[in-house]
Amino acid sequence: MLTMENVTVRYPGTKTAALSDLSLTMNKGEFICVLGKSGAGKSTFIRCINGLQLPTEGTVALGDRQVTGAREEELRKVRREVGMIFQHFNLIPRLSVLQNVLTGTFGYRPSFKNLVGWFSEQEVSRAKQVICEVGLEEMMNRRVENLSGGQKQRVGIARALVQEPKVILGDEPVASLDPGTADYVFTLLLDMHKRLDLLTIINVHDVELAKRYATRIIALRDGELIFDGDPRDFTGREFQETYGSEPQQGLSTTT
Ligand SMILES: Nc1ncnc2c1ncn2[C@@H]1O[C@H](COP(=O)(O)OP(=O)(O)OP(=O)(O)O)[C@@H](O)[C@H]1O
Repeated sequence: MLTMENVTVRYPGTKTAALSDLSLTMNKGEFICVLGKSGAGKSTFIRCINGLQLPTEGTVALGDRQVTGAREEELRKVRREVGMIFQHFNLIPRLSVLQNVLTGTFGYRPSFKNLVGWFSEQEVSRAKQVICEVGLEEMMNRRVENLSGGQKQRVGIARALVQEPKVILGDEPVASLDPGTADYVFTLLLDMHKRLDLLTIINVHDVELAKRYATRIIALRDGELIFDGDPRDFTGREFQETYGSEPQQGLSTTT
């Protein structure tokens, strides 16, 4: 469904590649966690998928749509199929939960409608439905600046889901949350993932979370793919190869 072929990314003015010759196929139904230490290339990997970053070499395709080399119109169609969730939520603090979720429909509306801030009844009712699905029905009209981090991320998830994506991308979506809330948000993501039969790809620093929830782990080191497989096979040795150190005590890096 999502294919990367020989993808290399070199940022201008840098000697080493941020991603080196990556070839992967990722399919509907997979819940993929991308691991790697800081600077390994995880964000670059995610950004290549929705066309925010163009590979220096290689191609990315979503189904039969080319992401690399796509014109503006085609790229808009790709982005409509890809919902994005961010570490710092990227919400508009002074707007309500409902208004923030409605901004997720921007990807597929003509721009003049975006400007005048007009939403159809159908769009509003769809937004309300996803807000209920993430358990925020009581907070529909509350400004997001007054929500907790976990609640904000639930708004972020609702905003991604309102566009009815095929793929969910998360760039460190739980890195700003405490462990309990991070776990809750992962459970919610997994629940949506299963119910909507999505392809979900998430960058995460927490190996425990990845092993608990992922169906597949991809590990990067210095832009190279060093592990791609079953989370149960990501053990102490793979941890060391990925992070260059032993797992901390208590980390269950064995099955
Ligand atoms: N815009 C840029 N210009 C130049 N170099 C960049 C740029 N963005 C990222 N890099 C470099 O590319 C490499 C990969 O960065 P990337 O952000 O993809 O890593 P990451 O694994 O997501 O890191 P982190 O976990 O810290 O977010 C790093 O060496 C980084 O310094």
